[in-house]
Amino acid sequence: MALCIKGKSTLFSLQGTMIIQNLISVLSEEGQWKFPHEFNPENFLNEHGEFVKSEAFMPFSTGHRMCLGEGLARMELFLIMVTLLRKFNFIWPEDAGEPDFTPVYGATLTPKSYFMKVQLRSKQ
Ligand code: HEM
Repeated sequence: MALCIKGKSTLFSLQGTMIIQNLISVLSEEGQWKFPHEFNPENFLNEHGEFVKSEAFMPFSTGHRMCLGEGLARMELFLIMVTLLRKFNFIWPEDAGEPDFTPVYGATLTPKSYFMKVQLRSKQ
């Protein structure tokens, strides 16, 4: 509910009201991203091609109720990704055409299903 007194508005909620923030909206916020409506890794790179952490990227939310498992989740994701990339080559099949980045809506946004060639890397 919003209360508006002499042009100043204040938001308030009734006690016990469940509030769920829309974390997806910030991911397509114009002014925050180079390509706000595209899956494009360049959204995370500066003009020198270096990684820049954007304040608008908050998959673990923010504030008092933000994810308690962020540190663990980041560590697990890092270990899983690094292990897979060290052991395998991931190859986009030549006959697969351009990747389709149209998101599939669900509990999370996911890419469409696709096939990929996975090759064991030779041991050095
Ligand atoms: C990629 C993995 C994960 C993502 C993207 C994620 C994301 C989130 C988000 C968006 C919230 C809601 C925060 C809010 O209400 O503002 C949340 C809450 C929470 N997450 Fe995660 N999470 C992940 C993994 C984990 C893991 C591994 C754990 C524990 C081992 C965990 C424990 C929790 C807990 C306990 C809360 C509730 C915090 C509260 O309400 O005070 N999460 N998470």
